Amino acid sequence: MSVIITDNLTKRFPRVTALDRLTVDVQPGVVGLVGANGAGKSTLIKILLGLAPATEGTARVLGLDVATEGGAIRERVGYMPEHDCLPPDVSATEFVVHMARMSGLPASAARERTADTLRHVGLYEERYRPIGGYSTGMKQRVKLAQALVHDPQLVLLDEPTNGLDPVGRDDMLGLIRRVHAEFGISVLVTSHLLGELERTCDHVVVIDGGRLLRSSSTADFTQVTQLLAVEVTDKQSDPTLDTDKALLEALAAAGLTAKADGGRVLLVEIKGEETYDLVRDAVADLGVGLVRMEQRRHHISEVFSYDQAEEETAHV
Ligand SMILES: Nc1ncnc2c1ncn2[C@@H]1O[C@H](COP(=O)(O)OP(=O)(O)OP(=O)(O)O)[C@@H](O)[C@H]1O
Repeated sequence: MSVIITDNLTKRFPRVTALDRLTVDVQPGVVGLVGANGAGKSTLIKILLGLAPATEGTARVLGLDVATEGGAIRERVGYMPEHDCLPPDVSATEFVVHMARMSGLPASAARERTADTLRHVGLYEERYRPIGGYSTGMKQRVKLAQALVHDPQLVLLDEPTNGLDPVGRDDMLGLIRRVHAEFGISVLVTSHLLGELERTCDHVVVIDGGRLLRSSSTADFTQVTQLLAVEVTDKQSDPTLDTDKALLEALAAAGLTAKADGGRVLLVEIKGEETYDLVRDAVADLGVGLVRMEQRRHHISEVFSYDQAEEETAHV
């Protein structure tokens, strides 16, 4: 069953169309919602939670209509907002217990669930200290814990890695994967950083200016291309030689189509198994070392320059 379905969902503000006829179908799993700042990610989340009305179109979350069943949706869905929204003068335990009680859990269950959830997100003794003294990483964990404490079927995480250093980002992304793997909770996670979603998500939805740019599995995004990336060393015995240019000429003479790809990398069109041998021989004949030779994978970021990239590939 789809966890989120939108049909021509549109949100217009007086000066800007934040969502423009967005039609997507999100299946269970860890799904990334990618878009630059202002693409419409937070607006979509607020509509999905039933907190803001759409101007046109419809959306269903866990089968429930966002226009009429917002309360039922919020019972089943956890939400981690983007911005700092935590009270500084209470502890993580007090805050998360409060949020659990707000979700309707009885006092003892709320305390138990809070202890479990805070432990799960990696907050231990510090959970009794006021949140105001926490690092950004600890605050993000508290925000995640309050989204999970009422045992939702789906969590909507708005930029959970915002403000974190690379190690903090990796920890948070690992935590997000475990939320799904260990508890079976589906996750919709937004980010403006494509690379991190590529590693974390099963499926990625890309929006730009409120419009759907692409929705496909991460594997489809990163499938292999028919291009071979080749990098070679300079020729020690002849430092004046332009190695890349010489190799391009040698490859052309061998009947291969190649072009420079910035830095020291050449992209060679793969025509068949023999391409690998021809490249190896051309490199050996030139008397330089082969640093690497690997089949190129697509990168999710290419989706933003997709037409251009396709055109370039066609002209290799
Ligand atoms: N309440 C509002 N009133 C007017 N315009 C708004 C409102 N909320 C959002 N917008 C506009 O709608 C567009 C989409 O904003 P939104 O916050 O959904 O983007 P986003 O992808 O979440 O980006 P960010 O991560 O920067 O928040 C932006 O141009 C924003 O200025």
